[in-house]
Amino acid sequence: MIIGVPIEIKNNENRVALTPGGALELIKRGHTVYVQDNAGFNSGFPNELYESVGAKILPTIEAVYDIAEMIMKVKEPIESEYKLIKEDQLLFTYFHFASYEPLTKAMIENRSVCLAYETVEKADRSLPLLIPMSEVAGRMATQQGAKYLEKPIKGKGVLLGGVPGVSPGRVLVLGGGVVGTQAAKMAAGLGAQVTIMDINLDRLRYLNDVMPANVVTRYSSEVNIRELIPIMDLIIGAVLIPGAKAPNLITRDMLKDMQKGTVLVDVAVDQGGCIETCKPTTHENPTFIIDDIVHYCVANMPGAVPYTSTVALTNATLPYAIELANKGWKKACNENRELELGLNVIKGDVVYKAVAEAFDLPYVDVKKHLN
Ligand SMILES: NC(=O)C1=CN([C@@H]2O[C@H](COP(=O)(O)OP(=O)(O)OC[C@H]3O[C@@H](n4cnc5c(N)ncnc54)[C@H](O)[C@@H]3O)[C@@H](O)[C@H]2O)C=CC1
Ligand SMILES: CC(=O)C(=O)O
Ligand SMILES: [Mg+2]
Repeated sequence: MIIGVPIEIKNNENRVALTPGGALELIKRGHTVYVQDNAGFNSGFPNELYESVGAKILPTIEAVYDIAEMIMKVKEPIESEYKLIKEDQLLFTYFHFASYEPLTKAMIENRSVCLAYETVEKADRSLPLLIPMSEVAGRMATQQGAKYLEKPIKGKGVLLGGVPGVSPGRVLVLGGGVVGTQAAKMAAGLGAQVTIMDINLDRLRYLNDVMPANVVTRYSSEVNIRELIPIMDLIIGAVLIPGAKAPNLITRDMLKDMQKGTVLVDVAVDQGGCIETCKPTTHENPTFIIDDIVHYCVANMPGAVPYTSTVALTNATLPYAIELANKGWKKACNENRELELGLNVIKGDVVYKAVAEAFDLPYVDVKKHLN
């Protein structure tokens, strides 16, 4: 198969979809890998490293889209890329369709095959291609939250760990999955008082067992959220309903119950956010303030630490990319249910229910395209 790796053009997106090591594994299996000029540079992988394993460098993004049967990307295509995508081309990347209708409509219109990293799902319901970036974003959420609590950047002026004689900061984590667990671990490590909320009691039981004593668990409900927000310094949004728009757990009216300078980090922003007042921001302008509450809503947090993130992402995507390249998407998805669940849009049909429901679009059973 011919595989194309374009440069990421979203704001401050420094990751690339494939390391030179990943390219080598595909090339060894008889595939051809084209990489756009300098696509890996910001992740620490210059062109020469790709060339040394047999990948070919192409000068422009147009050339990559033009030649490739499978495009491997990190972030969803942005508007300037829509016109480059061809009918029947396989796109293997994050899409987060339910949060952005124009992207969904564009991918329906261009009749491509969209296999979304974030909905590839194992039998145990885990999301193997989301996990590594959630691990990064969860750890970063606490780091960013701690930074924006500083007064010069309009935060409350609280040091999360406190000092002897002064209470530590308080952190509320909404959602105890991968992002939430990593965020809580980092906050607990700094010495903060942490509360994790989830609606999955088994998950809360597990977290209760493994977390240190400065982390407590609470069932996630409106009443419990309203009770806790007035005393929190940092609130981290980390809920997910796979493929769907995130539920709004923090509503606009709740902001008035928070203390001035409280920091909200909505990691779930890429699925539409779980804080009503959040809208996507960029690494260039990561925060905005509403009612004296600091909002951080960067939709590609791992893009700021590309050395770590690119390697972690390729580690997870490579086995699936090899399967897709070896068998073609149809056979690979027929034989591997995990990959089948990644299919969101195929040749004009929405085949992922939560995406169809998000925009009231017709849902088509994926089997129509697999048999
Ligand atoms: N902004 C960014 O750069 C990044 C964003 N993300 C996003 O972070 C979000 C979380 O991802 P993961 O932790 O991997 O998901 P996950 O599936 O591991 O965890 C989500 C948790 O939310 C819980 N949940 C669902 N409804 C809830 C509710 N009403 N109240 C409390 N908890 C609830 C689930 O039970 C689950 O434990 C996703 O939207 C993901 O796309 C991930 C990586 C980077
Ligand atoms: C998961 C995701 O949205 C990201 O890594 O940017
Ligand atoms: Mg994202």
